[in-house]
Amino acid sequence: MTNPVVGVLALQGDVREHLIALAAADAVARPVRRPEELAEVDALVIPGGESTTMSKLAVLFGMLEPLRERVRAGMPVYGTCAGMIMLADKLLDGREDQETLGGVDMIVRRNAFGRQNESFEAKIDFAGIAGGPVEGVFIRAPWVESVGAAAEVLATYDGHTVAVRQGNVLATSFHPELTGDDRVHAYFVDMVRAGL
Ligand SMILES: NC(=O)CC[C@H](N)C(=O)O
Repeated sequence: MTNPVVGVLALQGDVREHLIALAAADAVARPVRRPEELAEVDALVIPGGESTTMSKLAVLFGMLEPLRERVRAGMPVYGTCAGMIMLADKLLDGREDQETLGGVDMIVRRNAFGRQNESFEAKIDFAGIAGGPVEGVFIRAPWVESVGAAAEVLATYDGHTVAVRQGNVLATSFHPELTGDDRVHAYFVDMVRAGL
């Protein structure tokens, strides 16, 4: 089977690191900024960065509705940190005019860990990923305050949910693209392959 084409939303955030991790996980990785580019990918990663800026740029670039439509239509999506925020059906501590795409029946609290600790690393046991815990890099990270029945919790840290999956949508509070450990990207690429 040919390698799936996985885009990285390149409005803002750590795009390059995801492109590298996806290529290491045997995907054809490319940046996505415009609706025409979105139409050509099998799946999408939404990187970390600043979700308020990402939301503003998505509106400005005419990407908000095309993104919502693809997510609704079942395109596999993986959001890290700010990307997790973008995939939340409901947001706490967001900016008033901040838009999300939705996709996971969860309530995400923005900057939740950030209030306690700006940035830290921790070993995270991740359901469905073999070979021991993954290294989680948390940077002003959100956590998942609660999930609906359709969403599955894949990892917790300090009693807080930090990885969830609902159907084709995966979200983590932390940044696996910054660690050189590509297992979470490989997990996502397997999800994409399973749906093709
Ligand atoms: N590392 C990150 O992606 C930080 C997320 C950021 N705190 C936000 O609200 O978007």
